[in-house]
Amino acid sequence: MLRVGLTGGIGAGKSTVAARLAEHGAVLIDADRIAREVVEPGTEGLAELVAEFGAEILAADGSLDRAALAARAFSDDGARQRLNAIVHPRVGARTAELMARAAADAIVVHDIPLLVEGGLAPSYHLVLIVDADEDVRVKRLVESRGMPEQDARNRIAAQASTAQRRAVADVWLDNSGTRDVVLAQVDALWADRLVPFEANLRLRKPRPPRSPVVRPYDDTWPVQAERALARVRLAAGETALRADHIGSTAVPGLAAKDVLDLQLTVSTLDDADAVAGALSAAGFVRAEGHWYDHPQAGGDGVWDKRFHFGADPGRPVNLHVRSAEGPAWRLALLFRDWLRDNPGEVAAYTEVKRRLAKAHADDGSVEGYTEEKQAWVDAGFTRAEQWARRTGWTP
Ligand SMILES: CC(C)(COP(=O)(O)OP(=O)(O)OC[C@H]1O[C@@H](n2cnc3c(N)ncnc32)[C@H](O)[C@@H]1O)[C@@H](O)C(=O)NCCC(=O)NCCS
Ligand SMILES: Nc1ncnc2c1ncn2[C@@H]1O[C@H](COP(=O)(O)OP(=O)(O)OP(=O)(O)O)[C@@H](O)[C@H]1O
Repeated sequence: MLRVGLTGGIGAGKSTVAARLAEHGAVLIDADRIAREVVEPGTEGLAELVAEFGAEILAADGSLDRAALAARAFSDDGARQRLNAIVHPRVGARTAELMARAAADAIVVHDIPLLVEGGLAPSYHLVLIVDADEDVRVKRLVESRGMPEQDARNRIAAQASTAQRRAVADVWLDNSGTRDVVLAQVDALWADRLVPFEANLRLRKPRPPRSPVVRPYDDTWPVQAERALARVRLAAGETALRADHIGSTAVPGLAAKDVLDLQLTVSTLDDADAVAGALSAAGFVRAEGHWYDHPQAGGDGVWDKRFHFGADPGRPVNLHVRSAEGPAWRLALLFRDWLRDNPGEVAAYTEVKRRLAKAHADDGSVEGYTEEKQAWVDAGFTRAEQWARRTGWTP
């Protein structure tokens, strides 16, 4: 099952996007709808609200007077927190039930306004944010739903900021334009990313090798890596001693292939095997076979690791699961930190990569590129070790 978290500020267009995804076949779980169900007449949820806020939040027919409660909740932070404390656990329990019921090959879209506020991003395979300028959103809510402008603005003030949403967004859909524009983006997202992502995840399919196109440094790589690392940490739980962004994309200014390298540190490779299933289910598919870090690795196993591929076709990730006992674990961190501290080496390494990528793009070989690059890296390790001694570096 692929879990997609869909969020955005009030009036941004979540329901519009969700409806289109459902037309394509997604299973929708609508948090606002569940939040209504758990406070319907006769529910414990409604009784608790009345105990907390008084009978004045009830309409004449005994149902919740939503406008009355909204007036309290969106003008007073304390009241909103008490409301959330009553409603959110019930919504969470019902959501878990519905998720558990979805088919193994489902693409589940969870339409949830407070995804960012609840710190829930790492529990989804992909987070999709719909956004529109605040004034556009307010205008739409006032015109199409008759919501008083002040009510819309109070709710916006009670929600996450655009910057907080940006930090967790794997996909950002700008819905400031016409509906057709955003719907076309949703159609492409479904076909090009969500459908193959789900298949890769379910079939545990490794990503096919790609030709080594080296790109200029992208300053969004660290935040993209942080999102993936948050998922890795959540999936690995206490087995994770630490998880780091390593490799070329972790070095500011360094040209690199657009593949994020991550290192999950575990005590032993038995632990790596124990979390393989959880990592695979979280979107980092375990690669079968024997993986080791050194071309001349002997039979002693010290260079052995476990290897996982990110299943998201839109965000290539390599996850190296290593024991802190092995030498490669330390070298990965050393190499990164040495380069970060030595711009001259970054420039030299960039040059080597560009030259090799160009040479091997012509003959299409991935292996040749990797092998030749390794020669520069091996020589770099000697200089990095000298640097570590000089500076007192520790991992
Ligand atoms: C206060 C209530 C009764 C007002 O009902 P109303 O029919 O006017 O709004 P509705 O529930 O349709 O929500 C509309 C939008 O308001 C925003 N919103 C609702 N609750 C909250 C909240 N607690 N914090 C911030 N924004 C909220 C969301 O963007 C949501 O999509 C209702 O919103 C509620 O019970 N909220 C608490 C539950 C909740 O947090 N729901 C959000 C998803 S779990
Ligand atoms: N691109 C668009 N152009 C014009 N109107 C739009 C567009 N997208 C959505 N709308 C309208 O704006 C309003 C808000 O959109 P929608 O209900 O999809 O937002 P939402 O994020 O689900 O809102 P809520 O936070 O209240 O659940 C709706 O009336 C919708 O029909």
